[in-house]
Amino acid sequence: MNNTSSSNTAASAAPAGRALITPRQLTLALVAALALAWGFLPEFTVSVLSNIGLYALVAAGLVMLTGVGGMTSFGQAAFVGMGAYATAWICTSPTAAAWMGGAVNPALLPWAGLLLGLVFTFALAWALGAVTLKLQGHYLPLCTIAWGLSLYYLLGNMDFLGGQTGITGVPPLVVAGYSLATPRALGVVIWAVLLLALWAMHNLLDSREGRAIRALKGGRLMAESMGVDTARHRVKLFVLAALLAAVSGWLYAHLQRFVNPTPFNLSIGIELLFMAVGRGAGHLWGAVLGAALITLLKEKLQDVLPSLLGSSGNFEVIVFGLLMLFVLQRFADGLWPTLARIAGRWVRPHAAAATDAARPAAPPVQLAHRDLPARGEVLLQATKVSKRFGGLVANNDISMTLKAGEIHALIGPNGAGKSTFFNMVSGVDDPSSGEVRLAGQPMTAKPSRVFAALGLGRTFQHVRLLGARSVAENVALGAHLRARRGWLAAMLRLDRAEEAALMAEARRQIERCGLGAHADTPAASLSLGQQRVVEIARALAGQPSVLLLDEPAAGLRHLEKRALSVLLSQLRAEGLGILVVEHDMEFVMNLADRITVLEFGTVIATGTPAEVQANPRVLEAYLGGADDELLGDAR
Ligand SMILES: Nc1ncnc2c1ncn2[C@@H]1O[C@H](COP(=O)(O)OP(=O)(O)OP(=O)(O)O)[C@@H](O)[C@H]1O
Repeated sequence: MNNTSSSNTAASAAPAGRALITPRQLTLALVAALALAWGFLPEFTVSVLSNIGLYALVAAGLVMLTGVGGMTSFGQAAFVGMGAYATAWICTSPTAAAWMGGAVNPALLPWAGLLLGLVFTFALAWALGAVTLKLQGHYLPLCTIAWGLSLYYLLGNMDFLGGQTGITGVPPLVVAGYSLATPRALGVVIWAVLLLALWAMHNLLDSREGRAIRALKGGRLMAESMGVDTARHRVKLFVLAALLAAVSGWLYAHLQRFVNPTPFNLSIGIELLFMAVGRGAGHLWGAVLGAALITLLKEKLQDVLPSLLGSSGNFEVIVFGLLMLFVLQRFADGLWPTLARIAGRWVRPHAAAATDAARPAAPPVQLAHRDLPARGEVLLQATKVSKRFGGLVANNDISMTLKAGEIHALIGPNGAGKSTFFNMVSGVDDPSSGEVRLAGQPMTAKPSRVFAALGLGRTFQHVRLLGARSVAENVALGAHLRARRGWLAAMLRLDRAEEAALMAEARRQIERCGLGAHADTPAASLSLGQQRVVEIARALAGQPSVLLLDEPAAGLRHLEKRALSVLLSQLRAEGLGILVVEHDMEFVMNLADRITVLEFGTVIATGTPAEVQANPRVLEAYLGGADDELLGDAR
C-alpha cells in the first residue's frame, strides 16, 4: 500500500505547482457564472443556450451509448419526438382530457405528459433494444436508421397527432405556481435537468455498474467472464439514452409550444450523433461541447452559406460532413481530450486515492465471500469433450479433472486445441459432445457469467483490459459479482460504501500480485507482462475457487516469472484449483502437479511432470516439431 500512496502523492503533487483549479471547481465556477449571467443575457443568447441544453441532454445519452458502450444509434431523434408528442397530445387532446375524467388541473397536464412519454419510451426502447442490440457490427446502426425512419413517419402519419402539421397550443410548464412560458424561465429548468443528468451519469460511470458498462465496448467476452450480463446492460444503456432523449423532447415541446415531425427526422439523428462524436470517447462534458459547437455552427452557417452561394438550401449539412471528416482525422479521440490536454496547464487532475481519502469514511461493507472447497475436491470436470468446426476436430474426447489445491497444466504444440478446450471449460463455447461440470453442476449451454458466478476466474491469451482505466478499476471489475448495488443507487451515489469496499479489495489483490506501485496507472501503460499479472489480480478479485490462466508467463521477464510462480504456488496452498495453458516448459514443469498433453486435439499423455517428460509420444510430439527446444530447456 505504501508504494501506491506515495505514487499518488507524487502524481497529485507534480502538476499542483502550475495548476490553479480542479475540474470540480472549474465546473462549479462555470455553472455559477452561467447562473449569475442568466438574468442579463440577451433573449437570443438565452434561446440558443436553451437549445444547446436540449441537444446536450440527448447527446449525453449518446455519449453513454456510443462513446462508452460502443453502440451506435442514428435513431435517437425519434425518441425526442416521442417525449415531445406524448406531452403535446396529453396537454391538447380532448380524448386525453376525456380519459382523465376532464377534471385534471391543467398545470398538471405537462407532468402527465412527461410520465406518458417516459413510460412509452421505456417500453418501446426496451422492446427495440432487446431485438436490435443482438445485432453486431454495421447491422446495428443500419437497424437504428430503419426504426428511426419508421418512428418519424409514424409521427407524421397519425391523424390524432396532427399529421405533418403537428400539434399547436402546447401550454407552458407550470412549476410551483410559476408559469415557465419564456425561454429564460424554462431554460433554467433545461440546464438544471442537464446538469442533474450529467451528475447522475458521472456517478454511474464511477461505480461497479459503470465499469461493467465500460467493459461492453471492448467486446462482450471479457465482461461476461467477469459475471456481467452484457445483453441486459446493453439494453439498459439503450433505454437510458432513450429516456434522456424523451425528457429533452418533453422540454422542447414546452419551449416551442408546438410540435411537428420535422425536428425528429433522421438528419437530426445524425446531427445528434455528430455532437456525441465530437466529444471524445466517454467524456460526458464533451456532449455539451459538441451540442454547443454544432448548434452555434449551424446557426452561423444557415446565415452565411445561402448568401455566399446565392441560393437557399441545407448547405450546412455538407459542411458538417466535411468538418466531421476533419475532426475524426485530426482528433481521433474527439475534441474533448484535446481540450482537456490544453486545459491541463491550469486544471489539476485529481488523483484517485487522494479523492478517496477526501471523501467521508463510509461505513464498512462486507463484499460477498466464498469459502474455498476442501483440498482434493473435484472442481472442474470435462468428460469426453469434443469440439468440431465443420470437418475439423479441434478437441477429440478430452477428459480432464481439476481438483482443489492443485495446478494442472495443459500443454501441446501450436494448434493442438488448448484454446478450444479452454473456451469450453469457461463457457465461451459449447462442446459438440461431452460434458463439462463446474462445482458439480452440468454447464452445458451456460454462459460465461454463470461460470463466474460458480467461482471460475480466468485470464485471456490476448490481454483484455480497459486500457484507459486505472489498474485498480480494472481489477475491481473482477469483483463485480461480489457486490450488489445497481444503476439507480450508483446514479444517486448511494453505493459509496460498497464502492469503497470494492476498491479496497482491488488494491489488496494488486498488492498481492506485486503491482502495488501501479494501482493508479492506466492499464495500457504497463508492459504486456504486467498486464497479464493485472488480469490475474482481476480474476483473484472475484474470489474464485477455479483459476484458468491462458499463457500467464508470456511476456514476463525472468524475475517476474519467478514471482508469478511463487504467487501461483501460494494460491495452490490456499486451496485454489488452477488450470494453466502455457508454452514456457520450464515454468510449467517446475510448477504443475499434473500435466495433460494435447496433440491434434487428442490427449496423448497425462501425469506428473516427470512422467510426461519421459513419455515417448510427448517427446515425439515436441521433438518432431518446432517446440523441441522448449522441452529441452525444461529437462
Ligand atoms: N472458431 C474456429 N473455427 C474453425 N477452426 C477453429 C476455430 N477455433 C480454432 N480452430 C482450429 O482448431 C484447431 C485448434 O486451435 P486452438 O486455437 O484451440 O489451438 P491451440 O493449441 O490453442 O493453439 P495455440 O497454442 O497456437 O494458441 C486449430 O486448427 C484451429 O485452426
